[in-house]
Amino acid sequence: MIEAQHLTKRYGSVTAVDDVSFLVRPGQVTGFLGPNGAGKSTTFRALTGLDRPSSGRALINGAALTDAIAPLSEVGVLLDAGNRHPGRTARAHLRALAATNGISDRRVDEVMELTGIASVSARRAGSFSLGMSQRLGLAAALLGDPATLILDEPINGLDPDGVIWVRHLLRSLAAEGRTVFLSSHLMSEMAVTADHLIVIGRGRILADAPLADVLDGAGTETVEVQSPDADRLALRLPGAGVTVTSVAADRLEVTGRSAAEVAALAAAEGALITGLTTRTASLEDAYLALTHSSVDYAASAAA
Ligand SMILES: Nc1ncnc2c1ncn2[C@@H]1O[C@H](COP(=O)(O)OP(=O)(O)OP(=O)(O)O)[C@@H](O)[C@H]1O
Repeated sequence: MIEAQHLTKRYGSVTAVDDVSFLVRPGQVTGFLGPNGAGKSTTFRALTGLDRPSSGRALINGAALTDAIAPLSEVGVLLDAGNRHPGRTARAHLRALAATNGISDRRVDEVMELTGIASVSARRAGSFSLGMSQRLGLAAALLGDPATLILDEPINGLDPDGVIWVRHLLRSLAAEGRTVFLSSHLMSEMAVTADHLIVIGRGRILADAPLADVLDGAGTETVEVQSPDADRLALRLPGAGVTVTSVAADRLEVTGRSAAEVAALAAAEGALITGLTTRTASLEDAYLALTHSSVDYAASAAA
């Protein structure tokens, strides 16, 4: 269980995290989303004891991590995949971490197997690709078999096989009852990995809800209609809360009516339908709607 209680972090005049409170529950994957500079890494650093909050509290399993005796067994952390001695081999890096936390060499071998880096364990970490570094970072996070995982952009740099592997790994860790909290800018991946989402913008929580609710909040389903009688149909479809947009001579986009209603109205009108599809709002749509006013670094339309 991870808990932020009125967490605030200021850097000089910048308030990176502004009175943030949330609970990340065990047994599910919770995604932490937000635009660049929103405060995700700062929140992670406060939770993992790397930064001291200006005010409020950041708790792992009810206590500040700085008070933990064996932090690697309390929480597995991946904050910066490049954060290791480049001259050390992967195995030496993990063994050094394990030794300082009373973890056996056998566990080092286990996590290298689990993360698919056993065959490169004797290679220097400095020669690792971004994807291999991410796997090494995940291996380090898993060393202490922790009940809680905090992972900043764990998918970043992984190839499609790696992305799917991380998805299954995180889902199985959550299914074992662990608390899994991760950030990512890849909405399509979050949509299939996370059960719950916390969205932050300019240091404030914009949403804290199950994935399904965030998607529902994006609202509308759009029904795309293809018909040689689109003009006639466009006159028949309107009603309270209904929008009808003509996108081509033979195509309409309709919100506020289901595909079945559109089909029934077309039949009553004697209009031929040659295509009828329903498009639901994606997580990307929902995310953009939630964060559009909190984006710090937006390119101009011309750019
Ligand atoms: N050490 C620091 N000193 C000064 N300002 C900082 C420091 N760390 C972060 N900030 C500022 O705090 C704000 C939040 O940054 P943070 O790195 O937490 O965002 P983020 O959501 O992780 O962004 P990204 O998605 O780009 O990684 C930004 O305005 C950033 O410039």
